[in-house]
Amino acid sequence: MSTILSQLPHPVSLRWTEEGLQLLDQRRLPLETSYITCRSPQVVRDAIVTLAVRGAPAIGIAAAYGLYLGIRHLPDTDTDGFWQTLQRTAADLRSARPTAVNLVWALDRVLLRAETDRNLPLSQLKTHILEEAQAIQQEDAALCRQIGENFLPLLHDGMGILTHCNAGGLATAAYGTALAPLYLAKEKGWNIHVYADETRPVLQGSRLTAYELQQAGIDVTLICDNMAGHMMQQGKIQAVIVGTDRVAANGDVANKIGTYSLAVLAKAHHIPFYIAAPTPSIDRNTPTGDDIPIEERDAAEITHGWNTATAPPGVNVYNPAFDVTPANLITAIVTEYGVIKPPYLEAIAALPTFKR
Ligand SMILES: CSC[C@@H](O)[C@@H](O)C(=O)COP(=O)(O)O
Repeated sequence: MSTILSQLPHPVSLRWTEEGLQLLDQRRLPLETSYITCRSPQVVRDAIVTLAVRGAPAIGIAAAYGLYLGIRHLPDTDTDGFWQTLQRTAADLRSARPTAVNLVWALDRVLLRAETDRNLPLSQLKTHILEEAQAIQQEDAALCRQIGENFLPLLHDGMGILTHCNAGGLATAAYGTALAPLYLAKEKGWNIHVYADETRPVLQGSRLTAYELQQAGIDVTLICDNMAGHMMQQGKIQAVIVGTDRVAANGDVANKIGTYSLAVLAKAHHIPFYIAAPTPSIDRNTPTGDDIPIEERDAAEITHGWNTATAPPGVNVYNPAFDVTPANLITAIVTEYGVIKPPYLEAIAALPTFKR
């Protein structure tokens, strides 16, 4: 697997410093580039809940560092206190958002490392916990790039690609998942035209995807979510590529609300519909999409986006943050190990075992 980490022009989503975990405050993009310094797991949790850091892989990486922040200043002599705090902090971080399985995957991986090194002195154990969080971050950048490479045979110069939400460098350690092939295509000199769905209600598509692609000099056109069908009918789109928060064992995929509608539209227009999925987003313990917990967010995201009232006071609102696309609408799922095609149950079961 490639480990080259290219410097993309947009600011990095997470960085570890001696002071603590610095998170790019994605709520302020594209107008302002500022970082939140997290010195405690509570601040990390709050950043996850309020979408300062978002995107399944980035949430997992942030939580892993959050776990370290919870124990780093504990006395090296209180073993019981250490283990109690570690478990309590993990439980607290785990509940920050329910849909992205990367969150529990990353926490479980750090806990497993701690358990494996249980007999070491606490000072050393703490260092190992930090190293595990750093490894998760570094591996994420490498596997995102590999996903991009694995996508390239499915794409060609000159095509139009529709994407939804933000599954780019901002949602990961680097490159992104759905956007990784676009960065690699650019490196090859291909001219790919990207259509970025605005992605109501929180506008990850316009605030983040359009921003990061524009920074990289990639040809991007912003459209409202309800324009996707029209663009397909006009023959502008030759493939849809989106990321995921969780892939069930049968290949059903949870992703940002609106993804399912795109898959139906793509099917109606005979356009391939691709999922970019790092294996930490694949949950073999969740049998089908029906078993994936779907986060419901505050009604104010819809009624008061950007502090302007856009609905009558007191109106009923329903705000699910994700939907599930059934496996039968998905042309292929591209992982760091390669491209998997239906039947997904068998293909997912046959993936190499990954740390969970
Ligand atoms: C590589 S990010 C994949 C998904 O997490 C992404 O597509 C998405 O839906 C993010 O939703 P968000 O609510 O912004 O965290």
